[in-house]
Amino acid sequence: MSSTLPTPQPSLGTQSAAETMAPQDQRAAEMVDAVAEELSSLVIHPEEELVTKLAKVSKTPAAGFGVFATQDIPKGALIAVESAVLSIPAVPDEEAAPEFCAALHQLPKAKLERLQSLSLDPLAWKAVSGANVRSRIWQWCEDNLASNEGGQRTSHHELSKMVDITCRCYGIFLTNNLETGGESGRGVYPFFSRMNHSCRPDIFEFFDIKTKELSLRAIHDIKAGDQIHSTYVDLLQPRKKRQKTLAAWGFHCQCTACANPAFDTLSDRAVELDDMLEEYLFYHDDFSSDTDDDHEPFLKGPDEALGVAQDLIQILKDQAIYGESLFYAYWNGSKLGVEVDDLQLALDYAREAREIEVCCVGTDGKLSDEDTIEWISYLESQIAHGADKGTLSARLAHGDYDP
Ligand SMILES: C[S@@+](CC[C@H](N)C(=O)[O-])C[C@H]1O[C@@H](n2cnc3c(N)ncnc32)[C@H](O)[C@@H]1O
Repeated sequence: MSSTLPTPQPSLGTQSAAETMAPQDQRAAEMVDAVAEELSSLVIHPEEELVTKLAKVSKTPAAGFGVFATQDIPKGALIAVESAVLSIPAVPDEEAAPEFCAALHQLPKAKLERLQSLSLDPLAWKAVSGANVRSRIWQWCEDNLASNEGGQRTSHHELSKMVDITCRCYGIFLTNNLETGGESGRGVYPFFSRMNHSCRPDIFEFFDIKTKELSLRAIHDIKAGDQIHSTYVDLLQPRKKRQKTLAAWGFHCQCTACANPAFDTLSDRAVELDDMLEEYLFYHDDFSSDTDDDHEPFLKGPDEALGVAQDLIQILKDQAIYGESLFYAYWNGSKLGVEVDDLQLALDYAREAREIEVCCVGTDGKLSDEDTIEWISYLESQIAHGADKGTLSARLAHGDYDP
């Protein structure tokens, strides 16, 4: 197997900022260096041990390996930053196996070893050993590896061995890969791959399209020694649906939310509220025009919709669901605050949303396509200038909000 890719360069520059800047900027430069040093202790390279300043990978009693906090981690703290061991572009499912083969057979040895050390879920193994996927992998190997570097034909036995190894690695990829969204496809990230699932996750994972790095941040305070979980599923689903999806990883979730039936009522209600809100926010125009839809809209106007957003915020907090779902509940609440002409409420909710956003993705990232900072300053200026009741919502309805 050839290893033609160069070893990736660390994402943080090795040259010290203080070494390169003018003397009068020395203090600022030292601060930059301090931040770079702090961050470099969080960066995971595939060839290194899986330890950062705040967390490490260890054996769990019943779920293989997991990630544990090595010290108290405050909400919002950056736990790790890492690049992919292996990634493939966004392609239709039937093209994923050949894309994977091409990426795998270019992988440097250290990364290949890291990939092979990760867990292989029995169901993923079953999928890759099935005739369909195996024959695609066989075809790729035959087309690309049928002769060795000296030009001699690879024997059937050797080819079959390569197919076996490739299938096993593909199973590992399927067990551990994360969809990073849009054209960036999906990849396997070494530290993140060791995180077990909980329906009450402790972190938010954020893929930065510019740097191609994945950052993991605490979404609430975590105590030293606690296991750090991510979520493998959308949390705004009833328990049964979540567990059905999780069955693909071959385990039955026993997190606090799944083990305590009292959470089921809250969880079902959160799903209902979210559906009503979604219908109001995204489809209510369809109801006002002539439509064949066979039901009346759930929510009649912005006052009712705001009430639902407020209930949803409360229910998410009662269930200790932080992160993206709570962000959107506040964000929608802020937009509805404007619709009912309560600009102060709109501003308070926008600030809450921003706090969650920073906690999940840092100050430079964004959770939504819209810009929360611009929205906050827009609301602040409208309040400062005593925007007329109704003016702002009318302008927003026409899409001419111009911060
Ligand atoms: C991405 S890996 C997570 C790390 C894995 N435990 C390991 O040892 O590498 C996914 C696999 O971990 C296990 N797993 C994840 N979350 C779990 C949970 N809440 N309970 C039991 N097993 C879990 C399942 O076997 C699953 O297929």
